[in-house]
Amino acid sequence: MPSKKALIRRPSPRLAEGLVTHVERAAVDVDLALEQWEAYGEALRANGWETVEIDPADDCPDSVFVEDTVVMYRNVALIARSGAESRRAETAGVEEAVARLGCSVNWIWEPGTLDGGDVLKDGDTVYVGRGGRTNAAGVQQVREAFEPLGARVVAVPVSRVLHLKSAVTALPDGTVIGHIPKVDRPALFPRFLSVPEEAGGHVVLLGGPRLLISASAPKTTDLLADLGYEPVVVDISEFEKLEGCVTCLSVRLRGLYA
Ligand SMILES: NC(=O)NCCC[C@H](N)C(=O)O
Repeated sequence: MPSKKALIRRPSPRLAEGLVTHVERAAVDVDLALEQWEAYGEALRANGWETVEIDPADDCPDSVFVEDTVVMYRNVALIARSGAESRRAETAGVEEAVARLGCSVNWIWEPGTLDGGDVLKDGDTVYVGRGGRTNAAGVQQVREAFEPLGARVVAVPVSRVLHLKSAVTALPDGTVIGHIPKVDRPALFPRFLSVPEEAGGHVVLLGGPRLLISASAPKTTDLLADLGYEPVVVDISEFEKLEGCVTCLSVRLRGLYA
């Protein structure tokens, strides 16, 4: 049986010091963030995902945003090398965790930079955002790592938001969704559906018609329900103040056999 495991990482007590790039800094309530993180993990578990906690990295304010540290393709874990130097120490614990789970481990090397939030997979299509955190060498290294395994890597310019997945994600049928003002080149995607809110562009596929979505996208939630999906809503307001999205708080491992 393919695994349904999801990596998560407990927020650092220094969460409020996390990076902000495209938004104004707003005070983060760390206790509320912890409650929201617990509820996020519970939503994954309630939908059939076994959550695996990576050892916390208390000195790294952004360590809860585990999606940025590693990209999975089949059984290969590609360890990222963030374009933000302050985030690079996060990967050590992640590397240990994925190796323990039996993944093959590969790495983005200098001069490449890559944040996992810039990688959107739809089947064997791997979109890679070239933006503030991921450079051209990083994109090329994703090609080298995954194309021999059967992936088709599509490079996508990203200038309006932090990561590619801050702009777009994909529905189970491959339709890419995003809030148009935040998407550089919607025409790059074969099927694109515009959604009414920025946070509505972010969904995590939970299995079948179920989609994890932020409470800050109520109109998109209604739109997706009207299209026959089953939205599972979580409040992640404290992480959104730091430019986090529903995708960034977990990494799903689907290519492993357990
Ligand atoms: N994949 C994501 O959406 N990651 C969010 C990272 C937010 C963090 N404050 C950062 O700037 O790196």
